[in-house]
Amino acid sequence: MPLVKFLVQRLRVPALWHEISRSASSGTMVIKDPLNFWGAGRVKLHDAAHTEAVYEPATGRVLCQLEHCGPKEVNQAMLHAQTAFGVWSKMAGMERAKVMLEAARIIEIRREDIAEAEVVNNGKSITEARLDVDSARLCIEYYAGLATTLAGQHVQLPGGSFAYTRREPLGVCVGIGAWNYPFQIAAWKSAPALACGNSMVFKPSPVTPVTAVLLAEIYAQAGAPSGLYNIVQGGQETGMLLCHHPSVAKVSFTGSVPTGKKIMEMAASGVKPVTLELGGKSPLIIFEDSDLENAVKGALMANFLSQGQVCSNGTRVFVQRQILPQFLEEVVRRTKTIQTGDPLLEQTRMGALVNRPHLDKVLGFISRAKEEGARILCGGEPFIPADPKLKDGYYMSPCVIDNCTDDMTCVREEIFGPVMSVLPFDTEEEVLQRANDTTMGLAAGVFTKDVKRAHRVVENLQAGTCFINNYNITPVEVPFGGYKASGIGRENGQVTIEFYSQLKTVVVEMGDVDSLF
Ligand SMILES: NC(=O)c1ccc[n+]([C@@H]2O[C@H](COP(=O)([O-])OP(=O)(O)OC[C@H]3O[C@@H](n4cnc5c(N)ncnc54)[C@H](O)[C@@H]3O)[C@@H](O)[C@H]2O)c1
Repeated sequence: MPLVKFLVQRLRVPALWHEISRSASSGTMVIKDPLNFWGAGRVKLHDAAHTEAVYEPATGRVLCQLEHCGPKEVNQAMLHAQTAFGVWSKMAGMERAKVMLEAARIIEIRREDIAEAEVVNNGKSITEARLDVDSARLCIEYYAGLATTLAGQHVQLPGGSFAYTRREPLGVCVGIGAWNYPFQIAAWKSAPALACGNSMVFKPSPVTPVTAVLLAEIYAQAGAPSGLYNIVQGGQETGMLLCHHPSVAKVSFTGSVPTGKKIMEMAASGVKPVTLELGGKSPLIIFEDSDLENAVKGALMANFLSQGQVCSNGTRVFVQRQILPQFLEEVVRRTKTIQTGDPLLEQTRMGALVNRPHLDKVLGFISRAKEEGARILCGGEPFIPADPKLKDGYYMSPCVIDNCTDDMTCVREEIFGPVMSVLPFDTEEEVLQRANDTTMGLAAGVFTKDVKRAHRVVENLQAGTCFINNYNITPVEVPFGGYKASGIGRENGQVTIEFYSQLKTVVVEMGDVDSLF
């Protein structure tokens, strides 16, 4: 964007960032203002049910104290959302689109501020955080476009009678997010929900509560009715209150499989639909005829984005035996060059894991892999950057493991860290059987120059998203979601409109009632 235009736009948008004082350096951001938001603004709780420390992964310091919402606060947020639903659902698609496009415009202007806040709370590199903010903006722009296209069908019936269908919103939707893509998840859930005319109460992960409230402020500033998009903070208890609330029309959840099952049970008791975006243990299959350079780059993209904390990661890398030595040599060489450290520095490619317990859990998987006979080719150690202010951060070196077998814990369980397990294979038939031998089915990838084989393989892979000759590309125009235990429903793409709306059939009689009585 040309600088002049950028400055003009900046001037037209009042500051949102009063709560943050920062200087784009880890260890300096201060967060003082409340992180809950309902109605028209942030809400300070006077008698919070529970407070919890939020950490900066890069330094290990306490960033702020999170106030958890209890029944009273959840009720208040729901009431605001219900009021907003009455207004928003009656607006035309063009009117809703106008607000959403304005929100996207503000996000574009605030890209750097949002990305920095995300880095400070989540630990991922600033380069990736900027792309997450872009994805959030693009998603809102995309669904703003679709908001104008929602329409029903006209069906001619005998005798001049007819029926038509109306695509209507569901009501107040609840969104519950994970900690790995906090701002992006908030946008991926709210954009289709709002485009369809719903309002939303969103609960971020208590580990990363900082940026969703920025999205709430942006929607409000863009002209959304008061209460359209609300943030309630908290953990499991707050999440359960939301799922059980009688006014909720739908629950859209991103998180782990065990929590997803509980969400589905809670929603089932109220006969409420769910979208579940859950975990994965995805396969990446590299055939001997692959372009090796691209296959190695693909394997790195499949494993090391966001410190490996990505649901769709291709963590089981199956390599055809003929090219295994060359593949391992190159993948290890490149992994060793990944710049790990302060996530706010431009050159950093791997920041800090999200918190200390999670880092310990990931390192535990590596110890277990060694015990079970796998070989660590590089990384897998705690990492302490040279900068003294980062010494208590949650860093580790990215890890490549070989000598893996299908029954090892590192191959069967979602590690959710920068750990690539490499497995040799011989034939297409064999690798397909092994790739599908998991209860999960979020994503999968194949590298080959044989176009027929590529399509034959993806046809037989049990996964919601398959990549051919690349990995972890998530354009907002295409659906994303899981097969098997990896989830229900989709995010992104046109189809998601169906998950945030319902169809009403209207039958119109043009003649007399032909009564049987
Ligand atoms: N498929 C996807 O699109 C996708 C995207 C990102 C992350 N994930 C998955 O998320 C997981 C990591 O995230 P996490 O550790 O935050 O997951 P988690 O399941 O522990 O928590 C997710 C959210 O659910 C809330 N929660 C926990 N228990 C709850 C309950 N009983 N009722 C209601 N809410 C409850 C948490 O507070 C949090 O906001 C990984 O398994 C990852 O694969 C999936």
